[in-house]
Amino acid sequence: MDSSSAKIVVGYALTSKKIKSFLKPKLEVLARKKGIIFVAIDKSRPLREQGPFDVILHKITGREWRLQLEDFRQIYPDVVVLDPPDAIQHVRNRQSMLQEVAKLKLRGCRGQVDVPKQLVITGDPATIPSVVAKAGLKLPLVAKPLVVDGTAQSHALSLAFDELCLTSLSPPLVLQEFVNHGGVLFKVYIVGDSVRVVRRFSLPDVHKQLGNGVIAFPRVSSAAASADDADLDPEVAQLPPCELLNCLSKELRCRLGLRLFNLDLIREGGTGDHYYIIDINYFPGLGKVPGYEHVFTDFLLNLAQSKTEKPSASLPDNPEDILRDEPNSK
Ligand SMILES: Nc1ncnc2c1ncn2[C@@H]1O[C@H](COP(=O)(O)OP(=O)(O)OP(=O)(O)O)[C@@H](O)[C@H]1O
Ligand SMILES: O=P(O)(O)O[C@H]1[C@H](O)[C@H](O)[C@H](OP(=O)(O)O)[C@@H](OP(=O)(O)O)[C@@H]1O
Ligand SMILES: [Mg+2]
Ligand SMILES: [Mg+2]
Repeated sequence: MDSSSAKIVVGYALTSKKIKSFLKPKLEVLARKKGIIFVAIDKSRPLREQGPFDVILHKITGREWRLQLEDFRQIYPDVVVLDPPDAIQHVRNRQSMLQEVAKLKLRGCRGQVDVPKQLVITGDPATIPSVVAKAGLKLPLVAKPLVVDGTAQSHALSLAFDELCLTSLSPPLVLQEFVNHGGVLFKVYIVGDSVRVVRRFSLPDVHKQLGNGVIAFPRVSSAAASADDADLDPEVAQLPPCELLNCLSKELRCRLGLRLFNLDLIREGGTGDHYYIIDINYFPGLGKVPGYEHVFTDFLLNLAQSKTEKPSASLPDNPEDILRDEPNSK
């Protein structure tokens, strides 16, 4: 099938690493069966000379690319850009990414969702202890680079266990209170109006000062290894309630203006119904989610359908289908 006979032509501008992890053969094969083809955008040529595309799927930053996208949208106003660069920019800063969470009104949903207390530090590291004390942040604190730009550096996190060591940190960063959560984190993947939940291993609880100073830690939760089959305390492993995830994803999709993102959700103390969102990621590692190829191709078909039904593809507001990763659902 070529572009002329396809139902949906998706132009993609992704790094080679992302292409390898996302555009797997099982996605492309299923997509073709559904009349969807993926066409690589040649980033060395003007975008306006390529296409036409029904959808542009991208995870490229930079002013030049934004200008190319804007120019293309002038020529093809009906193209769906997944997702709009301004909305992506909003979640590539660890302060602005969580601001919308603080405004959530989860009416009638079981559970409470907050953001850990956090502070943006941009000034002289020597002033950090007094700034933290003044803000009343409780140790230990997770230190995270303020800007998320896809580099390993922007994922270089550390745990600070005492005030004094804070002066060794390198602003600009966010200091976020560490919340004990039973060592399990829920990755809530939102693809249009579908929500997929997986459990991941997380940092262990901190009951006493494990050590003084600042301890850097590796990327614990973005490994593909899901914790779904691990021998976990059932209460800690219990997935958040469906209706909470429904409300959360629907409201955040509208507030963030994104259709392709995930939330890192932790449950305070590992049990109960008080949750914290500690991170939001645009176009995350969907390829790690079992069955993602079905979710993503259905999402693209929904997009195409909503384009024909409405003048411009707005965010779908029909109820989400929660696809849950129950261990026995595999
Ligand atoms: N406030 C917190 N309380 C408890 N644990 C935390 C907190 N913030 C981060 N963590 C732990 O550190 C891990 C990485 O944090 P975070 O997700 O913010 O970093 P990231 O670089 O954006 O990671 P990725 O984008 O790969 O998900 C989390 O998965 C969790 O295990
Ligand atoms: O386990 P997940 O899917 O959350 O891991 C994601 C991670 O959350 C970030 O979205 C990464 O993107 P950057 O923040 O730009 O580094 C993803 O990397 P990518 O190469 O897949 O885009 C991780 O998969
Ligand atoms: Mg994260
Ligand atoms: Mg992240």
